[in-house]
Amino acid sequence: MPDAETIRYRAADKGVPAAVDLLDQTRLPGEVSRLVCTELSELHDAIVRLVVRGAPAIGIAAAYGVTLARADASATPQQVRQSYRDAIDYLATSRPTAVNLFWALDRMRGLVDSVRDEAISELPGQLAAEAARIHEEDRVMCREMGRHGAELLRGCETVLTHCNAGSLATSAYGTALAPIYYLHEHGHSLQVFADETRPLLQGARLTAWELSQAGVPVTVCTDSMAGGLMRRGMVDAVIVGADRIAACGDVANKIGTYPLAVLARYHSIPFFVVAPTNTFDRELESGELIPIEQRDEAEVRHASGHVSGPMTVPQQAAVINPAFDVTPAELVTAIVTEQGVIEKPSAAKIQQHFAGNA
Ligand SMILES: CSC[C@@H](O)[C@@H](O)C(=O)COP(=O)(O)O
Repeated sequence: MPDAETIRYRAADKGVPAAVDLLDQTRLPGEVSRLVCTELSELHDAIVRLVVRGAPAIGIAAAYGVTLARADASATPQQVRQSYRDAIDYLATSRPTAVNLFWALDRMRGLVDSVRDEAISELPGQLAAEAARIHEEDRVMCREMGRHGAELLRGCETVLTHCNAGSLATSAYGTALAPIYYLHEHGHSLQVFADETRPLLQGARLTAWELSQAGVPVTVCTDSMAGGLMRRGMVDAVIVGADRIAACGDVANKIGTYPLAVLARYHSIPFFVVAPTNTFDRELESGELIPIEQRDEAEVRHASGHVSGPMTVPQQAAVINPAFDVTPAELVTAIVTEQGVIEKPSAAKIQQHFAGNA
């Protein structure tokens, strides 16, 4: 795993404001630098710009972000609560698809709503502690997903992954990359194909960077190569993360995941999804109800995914840029959570998984 921590937090101390310190993922792999956010708007912007990204990491960063809200020293308990509620509502507008964001913010809201007037001065400390718990719980869940997922990959030599669902997308270790790290630590190194992942290249820039740092053999392929590699028998399994999983097992993940699942089915290759239970949105019956983020068209129009890069699309042509797609449950071989494996996911099996571990 990379040495650099994805998210760090510094509590407010002696007049120095609290800070959320992020590894700046927009600059990787060329530059390893950090962005320190002390203002809510800075953190909101960091989530929008993908300085911090990946469903679990967005949730953790936002939870810490709530502590950046400030109320006047003279504020009443009601006003203090309101300033935190406003911060939570504001952070919830940063990105719409990863449900981990809303899950983490709901936990923070629970604390704000339950604090008594007499204990209001303790609220900032309690919020920082809750965010740290969310962060620590994610570390534990990632390890567990690694352990469970490794069982599914034992017979494999090569896997293909899409986007980045590794250490950079979580507290550490990752979701889809967790079984790969687990096996590597136990002496079995898989050969990983990292899909480049257009338009923002999370696979080429981030997955390839973090796996290389860990000494895991990784080969970057463009998104359009996946089918050809499968046809040539070069991929034993596909393994990806998720941003939101509906009650029936439909999976929203980075755009380009659905075609991989179709290709995997055609080539009789298992298609695994690895995600913690807080990535499930059991209130949504179907994946069609998952809100899909539409991002700036500049990401598609320019080679670097940014207006500073050379144009790759003529100005007159329209472009679309949905950041995620939905893979129907029927194409998913298994979903791995921190609690175990759901084979051939369905509404009933998912319900059972949650009930069995309640
Ligand atoms: C463990 S991260 C799972 C997903 O969040 C990941 O696969 C993904 O799609 C991330 O998209 P991004 O737009 O980079 O935040």
